[in-house]
Amino acid sequence: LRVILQQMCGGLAFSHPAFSSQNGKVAIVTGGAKGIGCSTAKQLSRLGMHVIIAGNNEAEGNEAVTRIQQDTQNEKVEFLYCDLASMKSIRQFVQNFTAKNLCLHVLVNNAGVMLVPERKTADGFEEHFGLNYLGHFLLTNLLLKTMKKSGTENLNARIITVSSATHYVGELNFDDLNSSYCYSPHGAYAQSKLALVMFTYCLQRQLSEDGCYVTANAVDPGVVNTDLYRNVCWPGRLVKWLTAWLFFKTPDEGAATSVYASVAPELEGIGGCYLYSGQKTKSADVSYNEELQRKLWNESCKMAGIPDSA
Ligand SMILES: NC(=O)c1ccc[n+]([C@@H]2O[C@H](COP(=O)([O-])OP(=O)(O)OC[C@H]3O[C@@H](n4cnc5c(N)ncnc54)[C@H](O)[C@@H]3O)[C@@H](O)[C@H]2O)c1
Repeated sequence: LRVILQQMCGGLAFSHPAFSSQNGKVAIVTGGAKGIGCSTAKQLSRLGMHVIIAGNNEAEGNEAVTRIQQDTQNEKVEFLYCDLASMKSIRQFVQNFTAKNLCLHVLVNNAGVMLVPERKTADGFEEHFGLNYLGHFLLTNLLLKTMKKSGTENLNARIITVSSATHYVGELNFDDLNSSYCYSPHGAYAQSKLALVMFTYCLQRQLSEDGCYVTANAVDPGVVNTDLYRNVCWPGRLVKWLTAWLFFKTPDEGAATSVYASVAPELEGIGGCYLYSGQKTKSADVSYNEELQRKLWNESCKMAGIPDSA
């Protein structure tokens, strides 16, 4: 009944096809201890991948590891601390991961916060911008070297970045990326999700120009029943509580497009797409503006303290 009603309302519940074993591959899933990230980690683990959950809550992360190991009978699941709201922590995470001497075939930039009150990351950036976007910008750039070594002509390494339909109403405010003059939680979340799409396109162009065997795609999971909505106003939470069973996807359904982007054979070597319900979809017009993409990349390099490659 739920699936039929969802389809009548246009909310297509996408389920990816069965994939062959991915044994021997290594994946990192940020925010993989809960919600969509946990389901993504579980589904990749079920396919035989070695999955590293990157998160900022050790207890939750370890619980997720145990649960996933039991559910999937795959022992190669581990938690590694990474607070995406701290550049020091991100750098430490990359050092710890690199010390393991593993390849990296799949990076799922999934962690995020939504509608948080005005707050700053450890480095003084507005939290949506600093954590959702800039944290993943730095993490991806620091992991690129390993991913370039891991991808091959027939088996590209894949970067999957979780955006949201909210990006369609997002605006990049270059005069105030940190929303310090006028803070709107909705505006800040939408800006961070638009920035992630533009980052994906800019990164894909650079990877193609450099002839690297790494691809970058953005995904939209749809509307999914998770804790992400904890900061929504109480009437909104009440409506969600009453209707989620019908209109919201389950975390497993929400993870389907991330998993599809991570392993689907038909996406081999293909990057620069925005995927929704397993389909290539047009993102916001502004997201294709290469000049703005480059401007965002240049600013982000300065903010994250890394050399500019664009
Ligand atoms: N739920 C939805 O309807 C929906 C819709 C569109 C997009 N998304 C996106 O999906 C992604 C996953 O969200 P979710 O719905 O599973 O929410 P969730 O709140 O259940 O999970 C968010 C994850 O991010 C992690 N996280 C938060 N702050 C962190 C930090 N400082 N460092 C490291 N990890 C941190 C959390 O621990 C958690 O594991 C987010 O990027 C979100 O914007 C969700």
